[in-house]
Amino acid sequence: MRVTGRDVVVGAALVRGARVLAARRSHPASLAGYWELPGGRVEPGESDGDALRRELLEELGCAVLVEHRIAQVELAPGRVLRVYAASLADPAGEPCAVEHGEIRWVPAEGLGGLAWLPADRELLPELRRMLTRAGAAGG
Ligand SMILES: Nc1nc2c([nH]c(=O)n2[C@H]2C[C@H](O)[C@@H](COP(=O)(O)OP(=O)(O)OP(=O)(O)O)O2)c(=O)[nH]1
Repeated sequence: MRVTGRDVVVGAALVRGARVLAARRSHPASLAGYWELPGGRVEPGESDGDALRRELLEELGCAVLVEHRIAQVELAPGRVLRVYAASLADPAGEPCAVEHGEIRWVPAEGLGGLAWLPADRELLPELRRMLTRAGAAGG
């Protein structure tokens, strides 16, 4: 089945050093308190990269460089979450929790301790591999 723009949510595995940025949702009530990767829905006519850059600017107040796709998981029939590796355009910049209750840089060993949204739990092995590689590369 073809997945149209309306059905795609993009998330960023925003990595700095050997940590990834996790964000705790504050809304809607049904999702509040759960951790996710920053991002959001792709609007009609937008590329995944455009959507991620827009969402992260809105949610974190900072510009990011979007890299390769690292995973895709199904959120519901016909609705997917695509996750891309990303980095801060300004490595010295500090993201702000503009829309989330809290944001946190999490190392590989800390990933399992957070209450992730269900779809994101499926991503944890890939996130761990990514952070382990980043650590081995001296990140
Ligand atoms: N951003 C994000 N959304 C996720 C993740 N995992 C997951 O199940 N979701 C779900 C939660 C929401 O139902 C949906 C994305 O909604 P959103 O509220 O972030 O999207 P948005 O900013 O475009 O907001 P809206 O226009 O729908 O209000 O995808 C994730 O890691 N990041």
